[in-house]
Amino acid sequence: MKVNGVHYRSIWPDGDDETVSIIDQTKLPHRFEIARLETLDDAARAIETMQVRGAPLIGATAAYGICLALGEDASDDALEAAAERLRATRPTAINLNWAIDEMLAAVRNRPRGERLQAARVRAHEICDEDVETNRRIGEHGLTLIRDAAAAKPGETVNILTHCNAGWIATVDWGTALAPIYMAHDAGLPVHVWVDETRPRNQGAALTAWELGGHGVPHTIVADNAGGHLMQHGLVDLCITGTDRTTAAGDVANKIGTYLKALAAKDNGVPFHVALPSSTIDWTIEDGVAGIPIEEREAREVTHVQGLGPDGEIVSVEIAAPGSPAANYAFDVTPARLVTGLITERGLCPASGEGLRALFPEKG
Ligand SMILES: CSC[C@@H](O)[C@@H](O)C(=O)COP(=O)(O)O
Repeated sequence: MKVNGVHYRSIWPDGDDETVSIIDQTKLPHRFEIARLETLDDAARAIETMQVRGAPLIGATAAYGICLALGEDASDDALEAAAERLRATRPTAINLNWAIDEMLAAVRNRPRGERLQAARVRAHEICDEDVETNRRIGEHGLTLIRDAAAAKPGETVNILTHCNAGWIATVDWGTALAPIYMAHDAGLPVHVWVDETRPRNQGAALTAWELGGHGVPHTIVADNAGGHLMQHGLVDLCITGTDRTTAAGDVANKIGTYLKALAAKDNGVPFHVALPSSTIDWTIEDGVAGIPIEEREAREVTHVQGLGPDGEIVSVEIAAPGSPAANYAFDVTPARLVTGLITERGLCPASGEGLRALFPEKG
């Protein structure tokens, strides 16, 4: 996507392939800053601190983290230690493990001298594949928006989204936002309700920044506004991303997604979830029982980040000092509340049968 007229991906290798550049998402929307990853530890910390975030981008960053590790030490022990270091960064998004496993498969059985080059090739491929996958998700999801537009000719289609599943959560395009970008580019009248997405405000800070940059009409709302909007017919459909989808179609996504799905069900609003197949955990059926939910530091709940009087980024305490806070980063929406899944292979019901019909090789 473009920023100030320049096309960016969210991550890219630098000219000599020795280092990797990322857009530092902890600075957005206030500053557009590029950070350089030079070591395995840089990559791991970028994921932990959420300089990079969003399930597919976490995976892509881990893939480059393996490259950076191999540049330091291409031994078996170092490779396995790098994989473990990266796996430990964030627990919920399965794309992380998927990408690390892809990298290990690409390099493990090669002589040491060939590993780094093979890793770079696979990491680049993972990024290119992510872009193409998301483009396809966009095309399939666009059909849903076209249908919604056809059902109310001449009127705006209102879409609610939660968190950020846009181009900076992936390598490019995004998952939930890809169909929205395509609908807007195709001239369909779309407007997006952007959940602010406490506690880190990925909606208010990142999704709104993305949509604004692309010229897509949108409005930021407090997380708790969704039910009210739906009761008053102001939402035609919901589209969110997911960090891990089970073989039965349960979806883990940013905390608060489940409540939106409940409200959507109660109000007859279609609730769709967009995902690349690398987000499917075929080993788990029951997401509530089986998906590990990340718990992050309390400070993310008790403090908010914003701009200070001199334009500096500051963190401000908003909670009663000393009160404990809990910070569950994700929740699980059971498949029964999900109208359908949008994948790179097409649309399907959120169910084991639906997913297996699209991915018969997982049988
Ligand atoms: C395309 S990304 C889907 C999800 O990764 C996204 O909705 C989300 O919940 C991101 O959470 P985050 O904690 O910001 O990494």
